Order: sequence, then C-alpha cells, then structure tokens
Amino acid sequence: MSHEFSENDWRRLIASLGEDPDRPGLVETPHRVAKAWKHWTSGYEQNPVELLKAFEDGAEQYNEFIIVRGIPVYSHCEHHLAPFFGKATIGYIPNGKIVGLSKLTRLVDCFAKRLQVQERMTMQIANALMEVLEPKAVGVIVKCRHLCMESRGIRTPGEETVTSAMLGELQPNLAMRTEFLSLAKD
Ligand SMILES: Nc1nc2c(ncn2[C@@H]2O[C@H](COP(=O)(O)OP(=O)(O)OP(=O)(O)O)[C@@H](O)[C@H]2O)c(=O)[nH]1
Ligand SMILES: [Zn+2]
Repeated sequence: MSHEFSENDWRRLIASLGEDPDRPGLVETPHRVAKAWKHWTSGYEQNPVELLKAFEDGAEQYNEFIIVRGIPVYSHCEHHLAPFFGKATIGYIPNGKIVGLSKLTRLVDCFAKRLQVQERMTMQIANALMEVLEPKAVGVIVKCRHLCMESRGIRTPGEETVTSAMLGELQPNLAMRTEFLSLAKD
C-alpha cells in the first residue's frame, strides 16, 4: 500500500488555505512537500528487527551498561502532524548479543519517522531491543519539544516532555536504575 501523498493532494491543500498554488513561489512546493513527507514517514518501510543486525559478543563478554546519549529524534505527532524533536538515550546490558552502535541511532530514526506519540515511540524502541538482543536490561529515555504545544494550543515555548522505558532487570532492580540514570545524565 502506498502511503505517499500525491503532489495533487498537496496542491489542493495549498489552495484550501486560500493561496494560489500557481504563483511562482509555490509551483514546486507540492513536489517538494510530497518528497519531504516521504522522508518523514520512511520509518514505515524499515524493519527494526532487520536493521538491528545483532552479533555475538566475543570471549570477554561485556557485562555492563552500553549507553549512547544524544541520539537525535525528529518525529511528527499523530494528533496535529506537527514536529516534535529532541534527544534519546539508550542503554542496555547485553546477554551475549550486541549491536553496532550506529544501529541504535537507526532504530530511533525508524520509529521516529512515523506518525507518533512520544510514549509509544519510547516503548517501541525499548521493545525492539528486548526482542532482538534479549539483553539483561534495556533503558530508553526520550526528551522532546512538541511544536503543537509550543506554537499553538497551550503555547508553552521551551517545555520539554520526558518519557522513559525500563525493561528487564531495570524494572525491579533499584540500584541498576540508579546507575543507568546517573550514566544517562547529560
Ligand atoms: N500523550 C501525548 N500527547 C501528545 C503528544 N503530542 C501531542 N500530544 C497532545 O495531544 C493532545 C490532543 O488533544 P485534543 O484535545 O484532541 O486536540 P487539541 O484540541 O488540538 O488540543 P490542544 O493541543 O490542547 O489545543 C494535546 O493535549 C497534545 O498536547 C504525545 O507525544 N503524547
Ligand atoms: Zn500534536
């Protein structure tokens, strides 16, 4: 199924705003916007399980947190199609299987490039890691600014929404949670 908006759909949208879609500045806009939305929703075409490509850890068996901080998040909220953006931190304690570090960033992007709510995106990232790596623990923290809240509606510029998912041993183990939160701190 194609979920690509055609150029004509965007042309109609521009006209419905009272604009002239044929004026020079707007003539190429439907084409550009169709291309941009294809990019912003490209996550639907990615399979998180395939992109993670786990491999066996060597004989040394790393047994502590692997944490990547500052992973960029660019998504759109499913309520208003408005951007929300910020950073994610991912940490996991492996159980024999690890992934290339760049794959964590790719995983975030795969779920961010869909219509989302921040809570679901956070859980999807954590669940995918649990499923593929079967690690001892997974922690995900996402901090985002939502333009639907900042530029309209409640209008709260600069407000940050923080969500987290703690799976595996992170759930019952308070000491492990404290360690993760301290390593995750910017
Ligand atoms: N839980 C959650 N809510 C979100 C997210 N992004 C946007 N929202 C909220 O989605 C809600 C939609 O509320 P509605 O009352 O249906 O729509 P609305 O009249 O445009 O709401 P206002 O934004 O309050 O003007 C708003 O409260 C938004 O702040 C998100 O990622 N997670
Ligand atoms: Zn919104």
